[in-house]
Amino acid sequence: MAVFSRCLSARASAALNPATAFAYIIRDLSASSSSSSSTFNSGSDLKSSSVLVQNPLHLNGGPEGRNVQWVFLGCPGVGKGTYASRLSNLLGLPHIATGDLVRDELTSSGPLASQLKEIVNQGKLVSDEIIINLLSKRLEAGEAKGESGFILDGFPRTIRQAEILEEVTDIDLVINLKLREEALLAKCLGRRICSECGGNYNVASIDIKAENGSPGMYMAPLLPPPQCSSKLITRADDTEEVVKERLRIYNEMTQPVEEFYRCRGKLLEFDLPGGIPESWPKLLRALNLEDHEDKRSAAA
Ligand SMILES: Nc1ncnc2c1ncn2[C@@H]1O[C@H](COP(=O)(O)OP(=O)(O)O)[C@@H](O)[C@H]1O
Repeated sequence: MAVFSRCLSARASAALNPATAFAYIIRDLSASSSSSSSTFNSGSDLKSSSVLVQNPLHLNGGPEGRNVQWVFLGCPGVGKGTYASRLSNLLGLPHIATGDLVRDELTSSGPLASQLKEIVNQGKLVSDEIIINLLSKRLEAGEAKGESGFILDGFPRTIRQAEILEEVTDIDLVINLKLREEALLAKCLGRRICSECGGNYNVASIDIKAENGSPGMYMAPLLPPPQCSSKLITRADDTEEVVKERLRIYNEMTQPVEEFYRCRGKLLEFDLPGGIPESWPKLLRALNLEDHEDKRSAAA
């Protein structure tokens, strides 16, 4: 396929520089975008093999001295943004969320905005061509500022995106966040964003009772500080109907991506045990990381 042969030559010339390698393939994607849905691979052929990451310790640093390149996978509402942003602060790596890139584009007066608004507000995925273009520009801008390594959130979301990413660079680790289904819808509906500082909060108080052998789970609301509380907005795609559609699309299009990485030995499955206080230390342990700030504030 033209895209992939271009990827290979891009990779050879870009030598592990994802921004440059992505830039090479945008033109090919434009040419093939009309046929992109017909080339979608459901991933069902990947289901037979499964290599679990037994010990992710060796994945904490990137090879050849470069910074790590990690990906967060998980259903809408699971908390990818929350944990990716915490890890990004801890490790000093850029947190690149393709959903944020799309929302930035929506608020611009660019020609793409109205086209994207309709797609996003219906809970559908935007085309591979558009998303790779946005990601490529973001990586290029970061590279110009001296960024290296990243924590990607929201990409890849289809097998095709995963194949392209795999061709342009080496992903070290894919963290697959999982949360009980009952909590996902409530978390999306409770999500609030400060229109001024962009802070993410959640007004939902999730209290799932223990039942039929499965344990209960409590997730406290994540309330905004006083200066943000009068400026909260809700994402236009966080309505019940649209969240259900996003969950359906995740199961159909993105779940196969979990298998794509599992069979390459890159997937770390992480079941969130509850809210941030229970989940963050457990996630750090799974990644063999320590948060000295957390320790300092606990000791204070
Ligand atoms: N990799 C991607 N491929 C296609 N569309 C994307 C991608 N990332 C983000 N989007 C678009 O942006 C929207 C918001 O993304 P995001 O904030 O990651 O949502 P979610 O909360 O559903 O994980 C998606 O519903 C989709 O329309």
